Amino acid sequence: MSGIGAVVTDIEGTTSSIAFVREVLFPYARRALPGFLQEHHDRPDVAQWLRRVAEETQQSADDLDGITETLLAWTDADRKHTALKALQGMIWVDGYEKATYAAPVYGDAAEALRAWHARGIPLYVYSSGSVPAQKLFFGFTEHGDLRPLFSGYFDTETGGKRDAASYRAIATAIGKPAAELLFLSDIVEELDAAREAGWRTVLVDRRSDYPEARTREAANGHPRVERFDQIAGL
Ligand SMILES: CSCCC(=O)C(=O)COP(=O)(O)O
Ligand SMILES: [Mg+2]
Repeated sequence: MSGIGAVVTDIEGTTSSIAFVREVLFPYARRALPGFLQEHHDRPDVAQWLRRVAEETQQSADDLDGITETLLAWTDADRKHTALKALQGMIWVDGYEKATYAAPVYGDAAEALRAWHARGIPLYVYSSGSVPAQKLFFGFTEHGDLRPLFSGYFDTETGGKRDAASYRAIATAIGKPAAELLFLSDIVEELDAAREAGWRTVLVDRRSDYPEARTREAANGHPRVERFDQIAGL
């Protein structure tokens, strides 16, 4: 960890299991989406995203059923579209507040994040999940409220996670040289983009999420760990 000025972490497959996102959060949002849109489509924060979907898919903004179908299809395809992510985040509030689920942050991740924070290393999140969804996620974890550990959050409003320009924009927002920033992710293409922007990178390759360890070649030159406590020695 020498020379690291800030750590930026992904969520799904890095701090928490892929299964939680795909088998708990996504189905919950999918089930609730039609009713949520029927009830709240006039709310300005909802309507702005429905307009965005209508424009991009050349549907009428009044065709709520059509837009709902599009969003359900995007859910099934795991599209990381900013509008879908914003709406999912609004729906998940209920599930967290009613304790239907809590974010199962990996114990080694919670411990390392706490230790880095205690050492004064600023921590950030960069996830496809919307910033409000990220705050919910870290606010309601099985290890308590981890939000005090984080200095900031970034989502796809900053740009796509496989696009080097996003990491340049995040470095500017954080205000540290790219070479001092460390990005943690389970997705090699995201790490490639961060490295292209001059960042340091670590591939988090957890056996519970990826039963087959990524080969050196598949890791594409990124240092590889299976748990956060192995990052300290890098
Ligand atoms: C904020 S929790 C929901 C995560 C999510 O919606 C998602 O698509 C996962 O993306 P990530 O960039 O964290 O792998
Ligand atoms: Mg991920």
